[in-house]
Amino acid sequence: MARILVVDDEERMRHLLGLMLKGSGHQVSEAGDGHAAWTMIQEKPFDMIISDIKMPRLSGMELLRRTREKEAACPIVFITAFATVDSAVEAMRLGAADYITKPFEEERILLTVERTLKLSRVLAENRALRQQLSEADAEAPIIHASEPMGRLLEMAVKVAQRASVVLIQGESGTGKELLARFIHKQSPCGQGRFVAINCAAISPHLVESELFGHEKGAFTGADRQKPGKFEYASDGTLFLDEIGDMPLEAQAKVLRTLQEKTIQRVGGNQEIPVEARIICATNQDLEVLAARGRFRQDLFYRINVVPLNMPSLRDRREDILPLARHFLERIYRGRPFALTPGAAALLQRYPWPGNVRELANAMERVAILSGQAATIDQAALDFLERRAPGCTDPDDFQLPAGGLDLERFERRLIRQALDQAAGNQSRAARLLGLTRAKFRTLMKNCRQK
Ligand SMILES: Nc1ncnc2c1ncn2[C@@H]1O[C@H](COP(=O)(O)OP(=O)(O)OP(=O)(O)O)[C@@H](O)[C@H]1O
Repeated sequence: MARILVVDDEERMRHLLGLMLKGSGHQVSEAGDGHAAWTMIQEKPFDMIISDIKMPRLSGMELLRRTREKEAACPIVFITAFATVDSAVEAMRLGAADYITKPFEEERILLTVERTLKLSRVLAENRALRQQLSEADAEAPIIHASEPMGRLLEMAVKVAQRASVVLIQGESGTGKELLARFIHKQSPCGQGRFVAINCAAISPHLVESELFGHEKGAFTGADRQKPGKFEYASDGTLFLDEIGDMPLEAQAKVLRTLQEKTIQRVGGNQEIPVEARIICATNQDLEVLAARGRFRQDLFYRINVVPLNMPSLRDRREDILPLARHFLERIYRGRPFALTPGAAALLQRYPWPGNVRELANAMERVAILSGQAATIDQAALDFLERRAPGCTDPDDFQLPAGGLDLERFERRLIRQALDQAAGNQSRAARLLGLTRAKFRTLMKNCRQK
């Protein structure tokens, strides 16, 4: 028996799904839109959510985004009409567990529900295990074989010895926190605490009290004095993750702390000295945020003294197989396993929009679904093929506010198409939806530029 939340603005559909699920012993709750669902999720835990995508007030996609930010997020399966299957594929890329197309059969729904619940249970067990392992093994290795990562780690070692403030920039899931821990361990304060705070995950009015602590009675609910993360990390490193999401008022106080090396607790007026080394991380362009007035320019200059750029996984493809093997070794724990050449080729050509985190999750999923058969072939990874088309839907593409370099994109697409087609120009042309003649002209133009 599982607790399932059905979210759909069509009452008839909710009812129908409710009946099917109750019939197989599940406990079902219903919500008429994403907003109502989000409120219910805050109040009580669910084992899974089955949701429509298009709904008033809060869409299924936004619901997915919000639940993914929660710790131990519960899986979401989307229901979609055949005509909008593209958005469901995109949803899977963003972390949805599965999707079902309408009209649906009871058997298909129940099968999807059982499979999702099973996968989610095993993932939860693995998460718990991994948590224990990572606590025991604080010095997790940074697996790499590529030149950009080699260079980055060399720089990180140097930075660890000297800089008191470091900025790590890179897409989500590239390993920024892992790098921050590495810098901490390599630094003179490596024996001290490593204290992490995710600025995007705490509510804006609690950020300051989390960072700087508070005195008793500073605000309603502050029933005792509490030191903040800056104080707590005083003998070690404070890791400010997603610093781009920090509210502006808190940014002003962080800047002051970096300059003065002291803090004041919320509601207090005593200056308390803090020595923590600060490592900031962001997956946003802080310069763009600063230009839009959402990030303080002076804080940006203060933390951007030693910027380290974490490359995305698709820009260091030599790392993909060593990482995949590393994650599989951790899962199989001494038992033999094999990746077929087809599977290895698919791993190397997939774009990994979720970077190393997506690769780790994919390996976990494939190992679970492969069961005792420890030979992982291309078919076992077909869920990646299902995700990939979502990344290439031109209707989903948004021109970044700062614009882009179209000619560089062209060159990159041509190179990738040729790589994927092993140099065969006709196949490369087909991959880009072009005739061979057009492809050759484009290639020539690019070479001349
Ligand atoms: N080079 C690597 N070797 C081994 N594991 C890695 C490597 N890079 C990342 N990982 C693992 O991938 C996962 C994601 O990494 P991490 O949390 O450091 O990414 P992040 O860039 O900080 O993500 P976010 O921006 O979402 O906070 C973690 O489990 C981490 O241990």
